[in-house]
Amino acid sequence: MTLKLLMEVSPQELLESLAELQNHVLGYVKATSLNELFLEVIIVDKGRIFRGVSSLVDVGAGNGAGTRVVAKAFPRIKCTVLDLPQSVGQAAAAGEDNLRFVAGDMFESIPPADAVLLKNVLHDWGHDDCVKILQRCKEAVPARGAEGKVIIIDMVRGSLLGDKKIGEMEALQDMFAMCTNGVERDESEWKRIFSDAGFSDDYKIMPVLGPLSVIEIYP
Ligand SMILES: C[S@@+](CC[C@H](N)C(=O)[O-])C[C@H]1O[C@@H](n2cnc3c(N)ncnc32)[C@H](O)[C@@H]1O
Repeated sequence: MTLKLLMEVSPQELLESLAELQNHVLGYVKATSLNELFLEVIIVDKGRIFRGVSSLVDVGAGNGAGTRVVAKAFPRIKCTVLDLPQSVGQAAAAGEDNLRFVAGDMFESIPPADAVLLKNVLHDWGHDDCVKILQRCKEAVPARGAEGKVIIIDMVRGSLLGDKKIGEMEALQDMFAMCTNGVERDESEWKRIFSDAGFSDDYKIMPVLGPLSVIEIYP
C-alpha cells in the first residue's frame, strides 16, 4: 500500500487490511510447521549446499517433516531419515518416492550417503558425544576429494557481534538450552569438535537467520 493510499483509507479499513494480512500469514505458518518453514528458507537461501549431492541421510530427523521438504525440493536426492526406533515408528508409513526411514542409533552407525545432515541435533550433546556422532558421520560420507560432507544446521554464538536483536536471540536460545541440558557454541568450540572428530579445518559457516547457521564440514 503506497503512502498516498494509506492516507486515504480510514483507520477501520486499515485495521481490516492488517487483520486480513495477519490471518494470511498465520494460516501459512499453521499449514507449514516452523521446522519446515526454516528448511524452506535454507533451501531458497543456501540451496547450493545440496548441489552435486545424490544421497543424503538426515540424522536425528524425528518424524522426517524437515527431510520431506528437502526430498520434495530435490527429487533427484535419495533421502534417508535416521532416528531412534520409537521416533521413526509411524512416520515411516508415509513418504515421498525418494524418502526412506531407517531406525538406528547415530552413536553406532549411519547409513552411507554423499552428505549427512544434522539439524538441531548437536546442541543437545556435550563435546565428547558430538565428537562420537561426527566420527560416525565421517565414516558414512565419501572420503575427501569425493565431495563427501556433513551439513550442520545449528547456532553459532557470537557470529554477528554487536547486533542487539541477535544478542537477545542468543540469550533466549541459551535459556532454552539450559532447560534442555543443551549447549550453544561459538566458532572456536565448534572448531575443536570438528578437529577432534578428524574433519579438516576448511569448514564453512553460513549464517541464515541471526546466529542460526548452516555449517559445512569435510572429511
Ligand atoms: C532436537 S530433535 C531434532 C529433530 C530434527 N532434526 C529437527 O530439526 O527438528 C533431536 C532428535 O535426535 C534424535 N535422537 C536422539 N538420540 C538419537 C540416537 N542415538 N540416534 C538417532 N537419533 C537420535 C531424537 O529422537 C530426536 O528426533
